[in-house]
Amino acid sequence: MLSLDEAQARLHELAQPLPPEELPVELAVGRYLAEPLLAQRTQPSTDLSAMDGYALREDDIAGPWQVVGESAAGHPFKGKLEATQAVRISTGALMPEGAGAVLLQENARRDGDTLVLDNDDGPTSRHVRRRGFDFAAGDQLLTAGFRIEPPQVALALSAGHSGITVHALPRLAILDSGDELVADPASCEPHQIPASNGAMLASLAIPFAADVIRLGPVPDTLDAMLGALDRAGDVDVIVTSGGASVGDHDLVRPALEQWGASIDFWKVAIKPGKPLLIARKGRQWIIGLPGNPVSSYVTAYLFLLPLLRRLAGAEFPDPEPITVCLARSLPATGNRDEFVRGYLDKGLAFPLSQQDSSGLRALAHAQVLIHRPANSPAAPIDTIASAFPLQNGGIA
Ligand SMILES: Nc1nc2c(c(=O)[nH]1)N[C@H]1C(S)=C(S)[C@@H](COP(=O)(O)OP(=O)(O)OC[C@H]3O[C@@H](n4cnc5c(N)ncnc54)[C@H](O)[C@@H]3O)O[C@H]1N2
Ligand code: MOO
Repeated sequence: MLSLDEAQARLHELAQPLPPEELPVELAVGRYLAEPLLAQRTQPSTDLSAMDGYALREDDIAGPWQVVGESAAGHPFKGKLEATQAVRISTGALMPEGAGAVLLQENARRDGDTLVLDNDDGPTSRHVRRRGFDFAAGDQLLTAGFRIEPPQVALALSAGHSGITVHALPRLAILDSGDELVADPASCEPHQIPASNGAMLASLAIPFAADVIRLGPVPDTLDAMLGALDRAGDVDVIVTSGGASVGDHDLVRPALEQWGASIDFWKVAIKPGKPLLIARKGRQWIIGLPGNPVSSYVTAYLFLLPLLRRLAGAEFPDPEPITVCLARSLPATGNRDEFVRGYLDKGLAFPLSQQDSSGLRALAHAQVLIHRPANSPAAPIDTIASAFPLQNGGIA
């Protein structure tokens, strides 16, 4: 059995980002940069006022002054500012040549074109945004592998880019298997259960995938499994859920072998989720997740999402842990790393009492997976622990 670290490292070593493509900046949200983002312009390109008021010379801050014109956003003042002169200025407008300080309009009194100080809060250069304070042409603004979110869209546009080069997103097929699974949750016999993993996994993965095909639920026969694998077509990643363990009807591994895939590894020392399986066929990846719904979710969070992000070119594909303080004690762990479902309240992490790997009600109330390394002693209240936030697939 591989350790969690070994298994994740192996996955990242084997998986390479998909090819790059250029997209309009606004369509690149959720993608990862294929090359560093360099500034093609300087921002601001010249000194600007940060406030509405009057632009003055930096060496002439006592007043009174004579207002000789205006600099509005998009309409700069043409002349040069001399001593005892002021220019009416608005937020974001260019500082006139010679000006170095701004007097806020609420601290000034104006009588015709004569301007005087109204209180002790005089003109200051603090209200000036200096040329290039944000970035200068040629600066590296973002590294390759950085995720594009709304702030990065604004940054790229401000830096002079209408398009950026990002990696393609992986295409995904989800195959859930089991004779007990029923597609219609309203019509289950006692020996049946609603198929819930496929939809859960699809909604977990969609922010990190180009599209998601659903191939289940599929019955527990080799033929049905082989047929479903064929129907996946040329997607980048096939996810199976269920049938990953050692029972007589656990067919994922034999089906994959018969289909021509080679198994990279099977079984990772984590709880829940031990029977995780990773395989490849050509450039296609197959991740076999355990069928227990919580195990499926946890292994998708720890392996499927990082694989999708790695294929999409992420610099840091793994979820980012936070530090929490335990509000309840936890028992010692065995020979597997444990991922305890918990919720957060006022900076404390509360492990949920129900930790069965099929307990969906507890999972639905969980906000974090509290990480308990293998062979840890019992953790009393107030122990500091590492935890993985479940929101946003674990990326900040
Ligand atoms: N003798 C052993 N038995 C088991 C072991 C073991 O090491 N030795 N491992 C256990 C662990 S750990 C897990 S996790 C499960 C995983 O089993 P499978 O991946 O083979 O999953 P199934 O047996 O097919 O199903 C388990 C459970 O999950 C339900 N399920 C399956 N698919 C779905 C779905 N799409 N939606 C909702 N629920 C689903 C299924 O009905 C079962 O109740 O094996 C242990 N056994
Ligand atoms: O690992 Mo299984 O996922 O313990 O129930």
